[in-house]
Amino acid sequence: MGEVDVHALRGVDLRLYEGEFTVILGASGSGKSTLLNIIGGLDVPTTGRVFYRHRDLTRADPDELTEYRRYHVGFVFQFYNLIPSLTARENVALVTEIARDPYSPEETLELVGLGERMDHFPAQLSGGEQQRVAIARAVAKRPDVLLCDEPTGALDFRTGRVVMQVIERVNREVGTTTAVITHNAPIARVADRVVTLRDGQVESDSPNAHRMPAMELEW
Ligand SMILES: Nc1ncnc2c1ncn2[C@@H]1O[C@H](COP(=O)(O)OP(=O)(O)OP(=O)(O)O)[C@@H](O)[C@H]1O
Repeated sequence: MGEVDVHALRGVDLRLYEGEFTVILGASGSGKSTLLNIIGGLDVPTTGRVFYRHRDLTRADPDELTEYRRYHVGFVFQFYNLIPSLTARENVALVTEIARDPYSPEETLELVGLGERMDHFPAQLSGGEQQRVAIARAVAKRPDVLLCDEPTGALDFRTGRVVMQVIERVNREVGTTTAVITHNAPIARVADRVVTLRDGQVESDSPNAHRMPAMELEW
């Protein structure tokens, strides 16, 4: 920022393993969103390298990064980012129309438990339902990696738990490598592996001995 250097991340060394469910935990300002945006090819680090399989994303040109995001990464944000003038089905179809070998919008909306609400507009859906549409949209392209930035941040506990159940289901049934970032520590219990970030650095990185079913979560 002008004269001031802000180090959002410093010396992060991290792997996401295929099929694994990772929760990245950290306080506000610890660098979680920056890290997720770099993993997802939305941002490029000023130094360091990022690999997707054997591809060095830090050396990719903008077209290659677009290709990586379009075909390999699904994003879920805290505030859903649905298009208000389109129905749930049409919001998902926006992605399936440009994807290779996608699921149909109907299949993914069934997967997130919204088979009955496909023709509703976002304003006719609750926050949790809108987030499930956003998850359906992210998953419809069959991404290899699903990245979720505070997916329950705007939701009350019960609704947030349903959203976590849906993410858990996608990870288990579709086999998508999944990373959820949150400041909410109890959510980490559903992960295979928990990474904690503090001041832009990885403070700890360890597997969970027992992965708790999302339906048992409480916070
Ligand atoms: N574009 C930017 N310009 C300047 N500073 C930035 C920028 N993006 C992030 N930062 C700073 O980098 C640090 C990490 O920010 P980041 O958004 O990654 O944290 P976070 O853990 O996701 O926080 P939160 O949970 O509050 O969103 C913060 O100190 C933030 O102010």
